[in-house]
Amino acid sequence: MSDHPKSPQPDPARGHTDEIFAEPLANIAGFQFDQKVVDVFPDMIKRSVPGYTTTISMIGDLAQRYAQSNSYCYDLGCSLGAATLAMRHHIRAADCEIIAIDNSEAMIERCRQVMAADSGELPVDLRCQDLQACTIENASVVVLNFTLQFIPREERSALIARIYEGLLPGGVLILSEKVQFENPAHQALMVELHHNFKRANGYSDLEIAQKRSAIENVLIPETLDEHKSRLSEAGFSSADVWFQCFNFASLIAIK
Ligand SMILES: Nc1ncnc2c1ncn2[C@@H]1O[C@H](C[S@+](CC[C@H]([NH3+])C(=O)[O-])CC(=O)[O-])[C@@H](O)[C@H]1O
Ligand SMILES: O=C(O)C(=O)Cc1ccccc1
Repeated sequence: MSDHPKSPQPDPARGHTDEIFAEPLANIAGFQFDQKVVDVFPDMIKRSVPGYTTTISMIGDLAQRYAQSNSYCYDLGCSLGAATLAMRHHIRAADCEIIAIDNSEAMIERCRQVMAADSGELPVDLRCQDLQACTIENASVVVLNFTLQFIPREERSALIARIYEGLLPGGVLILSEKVQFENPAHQALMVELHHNFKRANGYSDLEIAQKRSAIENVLIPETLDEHKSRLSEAGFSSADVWFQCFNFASLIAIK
């Protein structure tokens, strides 16, 4: 019963344990950010992405350093707003506003509850929108925290170019991605270490294998060189890795 003291209403910022791929599935559909995923998302992302918690807290520090007064800070593919909250609690520049965008209605609806329960003072404008359709302007900080990997490859350069155009001089793009490696032995080692990380966090071999099938044609990783070339072609004066754990990395690109 839900009134048992050990079964409280789930905190919207924490949700439930991820058991989506725990039972054998007859056919595995492509991964979607639907209500089922929203309900377990904080648990799923922490147990699946090595360095996720560190990346989020460092985004707060980076935003504090690079946010300019009278500018917008964007969280693109915000999910439940983890990076938005980190920025909201660290930015000190005057008259900043955070614009957080996601195209999953279920994510945005839950994210609204998370923001309402938060006491941060910076205004947050939450938008349910596709990144291909969103305006990016007067920006000092843009965050793409594990989002570009879900955008079709042929659309990535146009999005990065629009971000570059929307950034102020000295503005930054923080780009976190699952990456792949050209050296097959190194790629195999990184995948093995990532799977060990998931196993250590309680996922079974079946869960790991079924999730892998579900994201196969949905999450398309690129190499760090491909990311750096795209950022450089868009005009960024620098683009370098500031954090990496296995095949998960974050870059900072400065305009
Ligand atoms: N075209 C699109 N337009 C808008 N949103 C999109 C699009 N494609 C995917 N998304 C959204 O991008 C998010 C990716 S999760 C980001 C984690 C978050 N940044 C975090 O710091 O916790 C990463 C992961 O689950 O690995 C989902 O919420 C999608 O709905
Ligand atoms: O779970 C994985 O294997 C991943 O690569 C990361 C991930 C995290 C959350 C949603 C989709 C993929």
